[in-house]
Amino acid sequence: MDSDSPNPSSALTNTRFSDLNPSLSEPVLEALTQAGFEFCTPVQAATIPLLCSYKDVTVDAATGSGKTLAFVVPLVEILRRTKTPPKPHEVMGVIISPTRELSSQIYNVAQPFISTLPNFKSILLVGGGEVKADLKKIDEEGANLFVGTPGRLHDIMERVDGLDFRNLEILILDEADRLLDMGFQKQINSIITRLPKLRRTGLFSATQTEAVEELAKAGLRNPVRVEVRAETKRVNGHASSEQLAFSKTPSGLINEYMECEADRKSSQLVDFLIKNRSKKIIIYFMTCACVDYWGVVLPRLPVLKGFSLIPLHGQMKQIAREKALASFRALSSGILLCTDLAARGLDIPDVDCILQYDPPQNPDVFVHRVGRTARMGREGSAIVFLLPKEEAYVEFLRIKRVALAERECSDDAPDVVPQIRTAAKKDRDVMEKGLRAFVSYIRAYKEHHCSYIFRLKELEIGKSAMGYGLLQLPSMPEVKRHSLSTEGFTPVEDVNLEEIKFKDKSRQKQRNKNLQAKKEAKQQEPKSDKPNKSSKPAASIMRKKTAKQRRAAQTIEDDDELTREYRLLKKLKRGAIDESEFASLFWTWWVNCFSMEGALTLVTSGFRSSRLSRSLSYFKADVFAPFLTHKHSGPNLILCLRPISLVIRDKSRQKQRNKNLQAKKEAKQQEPKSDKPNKSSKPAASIMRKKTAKQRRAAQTIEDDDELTREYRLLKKLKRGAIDESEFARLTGTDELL
Ligand SMILES: Nc1ncnc2c1ncn2[C@@H]1O[C@H](COP(=O)(O)OP(=O)(O)OP(=O)(O)O)[C@@H](O)[C@H]1O
Repeated sequence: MDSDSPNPSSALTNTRFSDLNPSLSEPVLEALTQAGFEFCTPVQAATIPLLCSYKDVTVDAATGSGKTLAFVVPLVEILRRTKTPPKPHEVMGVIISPTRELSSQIYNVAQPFISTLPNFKSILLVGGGEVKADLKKIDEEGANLFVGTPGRLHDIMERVDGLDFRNLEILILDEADRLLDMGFQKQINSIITRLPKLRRTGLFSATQTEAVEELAKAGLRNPVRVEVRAETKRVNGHASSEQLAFSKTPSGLINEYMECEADRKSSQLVDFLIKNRSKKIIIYFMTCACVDYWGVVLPRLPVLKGFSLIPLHGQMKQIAREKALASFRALSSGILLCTDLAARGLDIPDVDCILQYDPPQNPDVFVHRVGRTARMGREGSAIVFLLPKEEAYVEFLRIKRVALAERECSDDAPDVVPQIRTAAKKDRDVMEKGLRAFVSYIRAYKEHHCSYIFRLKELEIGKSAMGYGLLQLPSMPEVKRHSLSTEGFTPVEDVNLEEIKFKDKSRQKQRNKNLQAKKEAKQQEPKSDKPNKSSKPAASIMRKKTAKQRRAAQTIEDDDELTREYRLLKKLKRGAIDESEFASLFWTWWVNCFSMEGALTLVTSGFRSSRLSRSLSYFKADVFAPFLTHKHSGPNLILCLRPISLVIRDKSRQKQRNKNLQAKKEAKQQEPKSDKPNKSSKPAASIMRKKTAKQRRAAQTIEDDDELTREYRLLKKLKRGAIDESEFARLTGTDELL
């Protein structure tokens, strides 16, 4: 630490752990001393005695204030009080947190304390690994404390019959607002219903939302509310009188914003990194694709040679995520490029600076991001890049008790756009990742929670694309329709984009193969299908090129969409959403509608699916006009379909569908007669309709499930180049239906 840094003890109270009342046990005090903890932080001084006195608590405290020990210490104390050591499968405590990384961190912090309990086993239960391994471990070794993420915890509780929760003493919900934001409400409710009512519950949350309050009402008994805030906020190192109010960010934090045109953002970023070479920095981007892109681009810039740059996001494999985090933790200087996956709770030592390349979609996340630095009374700085039209965000945050000081753009920043473009020309991977990142950024921008500040309409995508160092603008609807400004973008003229090769030889080989196969398939196409090509003027060739590029961009969109859909399917499977929510969020519902019999009314409102908009554009183009009995456009689009029945072209899919239909039919035949309500009084036709709808939904889910898993696999194949785009379209049936 610098000599002029504030004393780290400024984040501590004068209360020693050994002074707490009720007093802590000797082994716990010893473990605290061994870890170097003598004095309590305010949240610990307030919370530990309450939980130890069998009170439920809801805790709201600034980031980095020591919340983990505030529940780990009392948890261990409470468990120590049980008269006899627990039996191997008797679960005495559960700690739930939203992410794998956070659960794993809590598990590690808890270990020295848990080890003071005789014959006590704890287990970390998070997704990403084989559930079988967890089951085996529980079976063989037993487990008395569960620490994990809601999905896996719920799964284990469902699967293992022999677990005994009757004597459970304590439940901790960490980052409760995030748990709810991430859609884990159902699992949490289900977990809570399995636990005895006579227990202690601690609910830790940085933001008190209505949903958190509801959860507190449902899961806690007369909770005591603990709220601890940093007292002062300093801007540029000085506390101004008007900022001496309670602040949401740590007192040692210098919190700034830089107003910067979109085409200069990348240059300002690089300039910042060069000037802070010896520091440990976290950079937040909007999407996983953005992290992927900057993770490959930045190391290729000659000016950043020798910098340690580590990407981390939720679409990486679990092992890679763990490795990335461990490497960054171990560095004394280096750069972590990440999404909000690493925004909350993670306690990474000695982070000097946070750079928000893009402000977060959810403004609540802002304080969590900047809270990765200036922890426990240390100093740190944070800077957020804002576009000139986003400046109102500064005032918005001020009202939310987050003060930002202005920092000027650097005048001597090197222009890195030509360097990025050179990297893209040298490697197709960079070019493609750039397009993907850019499209995902625009999509994510649309979803900003503060959409009155971050207005898509005002976004100058030409300048943004320039800042990304793209060689061309992607063919996305906003560009095609010129609904957003493309000014400020200069396309690269001196290179044929089709000829840019992958640096990775095996990928290029695969691409060549795909191109060749495509060419051959095209040659084999019957001539009559082809419009009189030779007679076309140059302009129509241009149009054809654009269509090609459009398809490439479409694949990128599909990719993001499919990943999202796959996640939705997983959510459905683990019960986080029900079938109707799933159907309303899920595009295949549309496609499958065509295979359903009977007239159907589809109502869409606020839908943001690119596939959906594409299907809508087909409807608008009246491709499906013969099937429509009624169409009404407006903010809600209503389509009524005539009874139709389409056969799926792909034989294996049709075979699967036939199987499902057969299973449905058999299930119908086997249905016990007594289950049918008031059968005799109903006309036969209405009973038929009711039964068919029920079974149709069941069969639909099976089909959706198989279909999606299969599509996801195909998408992966497409990604690694095992199939090309036309093959993908053929196999997924999208060429036929969309
Ligand atoms: N009493 C203490 N004395 C000294 N250091 C402490 C004490 N309590 C916690 N710490 C340290 O402070 C850091 C932050 O603690 P912790 O991660 O629990 O904070 P948090 O409130 O959960 O943060 P976030 O809101 O970001 O999740 C950790 O490195 C931890 O070791």
